Amino acid sequence: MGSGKSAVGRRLATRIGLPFRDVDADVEASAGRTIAEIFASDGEAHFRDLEHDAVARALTEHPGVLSLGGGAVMDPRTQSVLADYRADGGLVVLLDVSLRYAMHRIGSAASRPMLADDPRERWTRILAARRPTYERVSNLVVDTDQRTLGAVVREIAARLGVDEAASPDEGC
Ligand SMILES: Nc1ncnc2c1ncn2[C@@H]1O[C@H](COP(=O)(O)OP(=O)(O)OP(=O)(O)O)[C@@H](O)[C@H]1O
Ligand SMILES: O=C(O)C1=C[C@@H](O)[C@@H](O)[C@H](O)C1
Ligand SMILES: [Mg+2]
Repeated sequence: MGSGKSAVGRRLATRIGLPFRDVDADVEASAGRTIAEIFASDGEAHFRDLEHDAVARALTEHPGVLSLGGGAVMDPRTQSVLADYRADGGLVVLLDVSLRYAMHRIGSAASRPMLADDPRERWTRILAARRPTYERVSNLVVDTDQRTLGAVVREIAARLGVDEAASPDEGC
């Protein structure tokens, strides 16, 4: 949370000329409720089911950049569809961020139920538990601390082999 998945994903998609999709937004659109409302009324397990369905659907029908929710890859079914995606040549990017930068970017944790009560403590504990899985499911790790959105996007675009000359800097 706060690594820049949504912001980087959107800019990367613009840069490489492909559509962008965000799993958190897909879940909210199909449920007609915010993530915070889904957690409050139906609980995390129900949210995780909706989230897995949204990832699986997007990976089959969406041809561009996909931003996953921060906990999506903890579902073994999602790990499996991502393994297939990588085996087909897909790039799965882990955006790395430290607590300090994440807290600065997140600002209010009101819309992030996983961080309720004590965002710093929760974020640290969640990341420690998830980190091995994040590393296992990704095939590119990009450090985002002290780097602009533009710099992060450029590193991923370079890995994708996007021609710098054909993709003018977005000035970020
Ligand atoms: N490298 C960066 N430099 C400066 N600001 C950044 C950077 N990456 C992200 N941000 C900003 O931090 C905020 C949070 O980013 P974003 O919403 O993309 O995070 P996220 O990983 O999608 O979080 P979540 O898991 O909660 O969906 C946004 O305002 C975004 O513009
Ligand atoms: O890290 C998490 O578990 C979450 C991250 C967000 O992207 C949302 O998917 C939701 O708030 C849960
Ligand atoms: Mg996001």
